Amino acid sequence: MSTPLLRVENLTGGYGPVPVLHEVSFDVPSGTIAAVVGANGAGKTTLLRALSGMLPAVQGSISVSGSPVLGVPTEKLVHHGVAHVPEGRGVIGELTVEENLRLGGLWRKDRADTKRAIAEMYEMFEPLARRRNSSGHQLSGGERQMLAIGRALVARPSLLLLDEPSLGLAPRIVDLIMTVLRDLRDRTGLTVVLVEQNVHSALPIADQAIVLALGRIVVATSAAELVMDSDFRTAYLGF
Ligand SMILES: Nc1ncnc2c1ncn2[C@@H]1O[C@H](COP(=O)(O)OP(=O)(O)OP(=O)(O)O)[C@@H](O)[C@H]1O
Repeated sequence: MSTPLLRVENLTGGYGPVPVLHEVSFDVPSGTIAAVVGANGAGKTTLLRALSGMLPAVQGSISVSGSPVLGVPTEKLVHHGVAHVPEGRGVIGELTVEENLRLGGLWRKDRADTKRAIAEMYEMFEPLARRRNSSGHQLSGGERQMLAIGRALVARPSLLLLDEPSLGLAPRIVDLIMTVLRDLRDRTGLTVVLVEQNVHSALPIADQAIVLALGRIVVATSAAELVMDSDFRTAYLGF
């Protein structure tokens, strides 16, 4: 069997002595989307922070393409092909759309490919093309989310970690974002960990669903199966 792009084993930890995550283990095969779902406070954001090197107290192991990355600082994870789009988006308001996108490729040596990647972002996220000279703080919430994702993708990651990209956005923007993620998986083999409360948007594009409750995985199955399982839907997803 081939090495999964992401392997998480026995991840336990949180922000201090009391753990939030308890022995979380799962694999994400290359070129697939894993949706992490669960109620408020289940530990979804905490898991994503652990994966992106932002959780202070964590034990277990995380590997990307077979390389151990637990303890690797966030800014170095980009060299392992990992890009993280945090909740709240992190766009720099003082910079233009174009400048924000360029930031995504700052560390890359291949300038020509960075230029190509930026052009691709304008094609995928058409509203950004119209706003390329606008500053970040002039953007709508949807445009900011597209920009945050676009900036992460300019780095050409193999693994994209997304925290609640649909939060507070209009349905048509959420649809656009989900379509872009699905197309990138299908076209380029991008691997995605998608934390979402909005299961109606996340599960249809996901291959795998990981349901967290009180910091533990209570089910890990194919996304299609989870949608069909009415007991789990009622118990953990509230519909
Ligand atoms: N910075 C922090 N310091 C201490 N505890 C925290 C911190 N952030 C979150 N927690 C706690 O960790 C637990 C899990 O929170 P987390 O934000 O990971 O859940 P979530 O599933 O992402 O929920 P939501 O969908 O509401 O964001 C909660 O009990 C929360 O109070």
